[in-house]
Amino acid sequence: MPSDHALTATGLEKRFGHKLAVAGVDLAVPRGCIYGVLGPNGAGKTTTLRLLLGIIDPDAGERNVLGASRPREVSDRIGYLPEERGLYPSMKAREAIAFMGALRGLDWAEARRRGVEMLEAAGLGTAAGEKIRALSKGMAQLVQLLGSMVHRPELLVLDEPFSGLDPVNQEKLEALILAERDRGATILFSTHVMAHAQRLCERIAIIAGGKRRFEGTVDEARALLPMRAHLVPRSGNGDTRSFLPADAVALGDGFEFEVPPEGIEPVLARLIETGHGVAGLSIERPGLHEAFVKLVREGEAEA
Ligand SMILES: Nc1ncnc2c1ncn2[C@@H]1O[C@H](COP(=O)(O)OP(=O)(O)OP(=O)(O)O)[C@@H](O)[C@H]1O
Repeated sequence: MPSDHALTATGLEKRFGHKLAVAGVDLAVPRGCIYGVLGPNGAGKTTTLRLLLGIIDPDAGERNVLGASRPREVSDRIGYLPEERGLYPSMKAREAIAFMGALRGLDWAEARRRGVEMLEAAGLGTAAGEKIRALSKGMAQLVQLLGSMVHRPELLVLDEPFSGLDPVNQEKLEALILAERDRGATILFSTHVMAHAQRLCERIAIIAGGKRRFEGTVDEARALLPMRAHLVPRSGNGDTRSFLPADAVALGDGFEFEVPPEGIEPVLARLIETGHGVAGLSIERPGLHEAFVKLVREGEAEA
């Protein structure tokens, strides 16, 4: 495995009965990168992560994680937040974190000290002595997340880490992920919420129907779609639309449409020549959300 990758996978396949959950996925996650595995419900994200971690074995394909072809051999160097959350309800938050650290080989006293420190740094200091059963679901999820980081893993794998968190805690989680990356860790997380991926990920893979539909940067995904223009004519007499591209739709006090392949200039020239004028114009690249929807729909149509 090239040493600049924390993780590679080629041709991963997993079948459950008649269902081909993962149908030949390739991944290459550079070291020190925040990498998003994106996909709709049932796409195969969780199964892919579980294959990469060695929780389940593939029917076909190869994995290499932190230099090991058997991921379980390096599990002490990995942190994992599974999709099914769960901590012992009668443990106090700081003990729950320490316990997760101890499971990964960390000395108990050190794990407990780090647990308290991490809770305080995350603004959850008051929860340190609370039992898990007394915490809200979101708070318990953050405690579990801190537990997955307490042994300072080289690779952090987070399955839908944002689900179930309110916007304030989602921001906290984004900050924690960035801090882990700055520490030097590689972070691989799954999500179907594009906003987090757009803000955090240096690279993404979009999976749908068990297949990888895209791999690259967020900007490369967004560039799959044409720019969109929002144009406000100066004089709004009724026939403005006939001088605009055919897909133009009325929006607010103007129109929205895809910037045509020949550019926006001929549209502006037509409006000026015909006396409609231009009072406002903004041109934007569609977001990751739109690129995701396009790729997933194409995948569905192909299937
Ligand atoms: N243990 C299992 N037994 C049978 N089928 C399974 C099992 N695990 C997953 N599947 C099926 O494999 C497909 C992929 O599931 P997976 O959980 O990997 O998707 P996902 O992308 O994580 O979905 P979600 O976003 O809804 O969590 C689904 O059709 C699911 O029903």
